[in-house]
Amino acid sequence: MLNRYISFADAFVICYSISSRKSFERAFELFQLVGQRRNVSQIARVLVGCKCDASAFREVSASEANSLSAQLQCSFAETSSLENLNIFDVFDECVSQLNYIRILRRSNEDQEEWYRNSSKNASNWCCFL
Ligand SMILES: Nc1nc2c(ncn2[C@@H]2O[C@H](COP(=O)(O)OP(=O)(O)OP(=O)(O)O)[C@@H](O)[C@H]2O)c(=O)[nH]1
Repeated sequence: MLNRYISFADAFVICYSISSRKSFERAFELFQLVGQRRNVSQIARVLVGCKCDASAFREVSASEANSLSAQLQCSFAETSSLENLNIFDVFDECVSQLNYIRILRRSNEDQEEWYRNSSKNASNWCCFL
């Protein structure tokens, strides 16, 4: 099932608990799996540290997770569903990334079409030597 999701999903929100280093390490492994199988410039990716209200049990600092997200070149946020913190922002971020990817893809397709058409009409072009 995991392999299927990795192959077909457009967006990946990979979560760990800030109170569990093991879950943080697992999140890193999942990002690596995704990176091995997908072109990361064509998918949305967000690393999410959950339960950030539980600071007394923190095992993963925000700065460590931020550094990892820089290394993975993905977005990062800490959230708390208990305190309703940053939950919507994570989904907003995903949608923004997907829109950006779609715009970039369209612009590449337009450019390719322009080149195709211009090579068809190549005889209309002048060449200055
Ligand atoms: N402090 C805190 N606890 C949370 C938060 N979100 C979930 N929990 C607690 O974490 C535990 C698991 O929460 P679930 O919502 O069941 O999360 P899940 O990923 O579905 O977990 P599983 O059912 O174990 O797979 C519960 O005891 C929740 O009360 C949060 O933002 N802050």
